[in-house]
Amino acid sequence: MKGCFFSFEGPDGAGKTTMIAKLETFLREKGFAVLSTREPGGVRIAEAIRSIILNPDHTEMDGRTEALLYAAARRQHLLEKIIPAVEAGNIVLCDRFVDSSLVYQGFARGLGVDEVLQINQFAIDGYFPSLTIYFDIDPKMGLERIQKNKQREINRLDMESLSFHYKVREGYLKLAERFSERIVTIDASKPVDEVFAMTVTAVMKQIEGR
Ligand SMILES: Nc1ncnc2c1ncn2[C@@H]1O[C@H](COP(=O)(O)OP(=O)(O)OP(=O)(O)O)[C@@H](O)[C@H]1O
Ligand SMILES: Cc1cn([C@H]2C[C@H](O)[C@@H](COP(=O)(O)O)O2)c(=O)[nH]c1=O
Repeated sequence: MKGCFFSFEGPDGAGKTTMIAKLETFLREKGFAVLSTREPGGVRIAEAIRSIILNPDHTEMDGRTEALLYAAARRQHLLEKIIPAVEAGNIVLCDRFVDSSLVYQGFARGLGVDEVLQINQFAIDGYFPSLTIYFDIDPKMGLERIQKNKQREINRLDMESLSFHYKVREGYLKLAERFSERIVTIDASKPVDEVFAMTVTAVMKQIEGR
């Protein structure tokens, strides 16, 4: 049986990584084959692009350069890892995908959501996740969570102003309305167990309805 492809989105520190790890364990215990991965990255070339994009020293990077690099990393990741895993019957859980580009580069950087969607269509050729969970959180709370977690690297995007991060949230809320058939919004300010229970409900509904 063919697998499926789910993405997880939200402002920095919303809890995507935490939820994906818990979901992977939960789904494996239910007998599903699961592959967790992330963007930008997931494969060798895309991880190399990640280190260029997120390097805190690369302060001169142009917004369009940034958008093109994310899209290039996405194409390699999709072809090399995501599509083969779905074809092999895995449930693929991806930490960020195209919506991150639409929101961070298209909306918050001001490049235009439709313009960024266009360059990403070239990269993904219509291959969207069947379900996207958007973890909604006040960005200030997300950034505070990151600051508490001493193991987490501080990258170039984390160094953006608080107003940039608020634009990110505004962008996600608009996107969730625009793509309401694909994006499910979950209140990520709640305790871990509550957020996880809501995530499981949304994911199982999609898996059972395949
Ligand atoms: N619901 C929650 N309540 C309180 N703390 C949480 C919750 N979810 C995650 N955390 C903590 O917040 C921090 C950030 O979580 P996590 O790394 O999962 O977020 P993220 O969305 O993947 O962040 P980033 O986008 O920066 O990679 C971690 O220290 C994690 O333990
Ligand atoms: C895929 C993607 C990501 N970003 C931003 C979002 C985050 O600030 C970083 C990635 O860091 P994380 O700790 O792995 O979440 O990159 C973006 O701006 N555009 C994208 O397409």
